[in-house]
Amino acid sequence: MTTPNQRFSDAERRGLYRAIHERRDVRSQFLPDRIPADVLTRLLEAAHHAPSVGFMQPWDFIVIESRDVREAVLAMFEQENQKAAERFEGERQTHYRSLKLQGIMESPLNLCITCDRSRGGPHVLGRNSIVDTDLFSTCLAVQNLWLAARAEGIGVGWVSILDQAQLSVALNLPEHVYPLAYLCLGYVSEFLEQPELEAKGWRSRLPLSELVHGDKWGQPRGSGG
Ligand SMILES: Cc1cc2c(cc1C)N(C[C@H](O)[C@H](O)[C@H](O)COP(=O)(O)O)c1[nH]c(=O)[nH]c(=O)c1N2
Repeated sequence: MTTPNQRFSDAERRGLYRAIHERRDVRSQFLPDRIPADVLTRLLEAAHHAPSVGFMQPWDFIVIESRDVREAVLAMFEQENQKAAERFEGERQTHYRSLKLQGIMESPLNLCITCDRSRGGPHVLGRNSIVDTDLFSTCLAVQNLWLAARAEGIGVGWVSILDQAQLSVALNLPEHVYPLAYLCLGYVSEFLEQPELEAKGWRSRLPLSELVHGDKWGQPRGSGG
C-alpha cells in the first residue's frame, strides 16, 4: 500500500504524462540561448537517476560546446547521411533527402552519453546472461534526460546517422567506452504537436491495439483458457 504522501498529486501525474506525450525529437526549432549551468545539472541528474543493471551506472556525459568538435561531427553526419539516402529509391529517396535529421550546429549544446562497458568489473549483478543490459541502462538515462528536458522547455534531438568508430576517435573515447547517444540540446521556438516524421508523411504512429498481444505473439488478449 502506498501511503498518501508517496502518491503523486493529480497535477504531478498530469505533468508526467504531459512530458511523455509532448516530448519531441527536435532538429529545426533550436534557439541559440545558452542552457544555464543549474538547468543542465538538473538534466544530467535526471539522467543519472535512471535505472541500471546491477546499479552499474555505466554512463558518462561528454558536454560538447566547441564549434570544432561539432563541425567534425556534422561532417561525419553528412557522409553517413549521403550513404543512408542511397538506400532509398525514387520518390522515397527525394523525400528522405528533404528531411532535416540533425541540429548539430544550431543547438547551443551537444551531449554524448556514453556507456562504459567495463564499469563495475567483470561480473555485474544481472548482466551475466544478457550482456547488452549496460547499453539498455544507458538508453534509459537518455530517456530520463529527454523527458526532464521537455519539462524544462528544452528540446533534444538524437543523431544516430554517425559512424561510431569515427565518433569515438573525435571524442577521444577509450576502447571500452561506447558512444551510445549523440544529442543536440537547446531551448526551442516550439515543440511540434506530432513527431516531425509523421507531420512530413514519412511514417505514422501505429495503433496501440495492433501491438498488444495476449499470452503469446499474435494472440488477442483474453483468448486464453
Ligand atoms: C535511437 C534513436 C536514434 C534516432 C532517433 C531516435 C532514437 C530513439 N531519432 C528521433 C526519431 O526519429 C523520433 O524519435 C521519432 O521520429 C518519433 O518522433 P518524436 O521523438 O516523438 O518527436 C532521430 N532523428 C533524427 O532526425 N536523426 C537521427 O539520427 C535520429 N536517430
